Amino acid sequence: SIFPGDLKWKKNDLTYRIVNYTPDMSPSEVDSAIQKALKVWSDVSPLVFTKVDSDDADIQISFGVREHGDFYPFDGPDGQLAHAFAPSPGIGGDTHFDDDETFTTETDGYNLFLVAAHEFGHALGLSHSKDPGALMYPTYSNINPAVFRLSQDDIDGIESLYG
Ligand SMILES: O=C1CC=C(NS(=O)(=O)c2ccc(-c3ccccc3)cc2)CC1=O
Ligand SMILES: [Ca+2]
Ligand SMILES: [Zn+2]
Ligand SMILES: [Zn+2]
Repeated sequence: SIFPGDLKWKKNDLTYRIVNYTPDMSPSEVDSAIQKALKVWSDVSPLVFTKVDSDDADIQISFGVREHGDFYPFDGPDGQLAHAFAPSPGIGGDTHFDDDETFTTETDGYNLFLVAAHEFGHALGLSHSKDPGALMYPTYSNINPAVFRLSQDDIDGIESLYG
């Protein structure tokens, strides 16, 4: 993640906004993948996520390619898939997906739910795990999202930040 550190949100009630949509999936599929990915973390913490359409949302979620408005341009197909900013006012928490990738609801391409769940870990203040079975492990593996579950390492991480 960008600015990995021990930053954390000073509140449990967080808002998110989906700024735009990838053409790879239907808007409702994107909405549910994002909602499911946030639920992964709210299920094991006191965090509550509310979807809003205002531009002062804590977590702004967008799809872009190459230069997309921050100092971390994407790199075309493959390579970087997405990035998220650690908690802080402003760009903190914002999560960007590289739309030169193909995001899917299945295991072909990159599963949006899995990539989003990983990135939201960073948006909440988590850094990478050494546990290969952890969601926060640095490399993507197309686990069947239907059988996905957080590792104890992920749960310990979020609990250490938000109790
Ligand atoms: O912390 C970083 C730095 C490098 C990144 N590379 S990436 O965009 O190719 C990426 C790699 C793995 C994942 C991932 C890991 C585990 C489960 C799901 C996705 C997400 C994005 C993205 C990222 O989150
Ligand atoms: Ca890329
Ligand atoms: Zn970005
Ligand atoms: Zn990561």
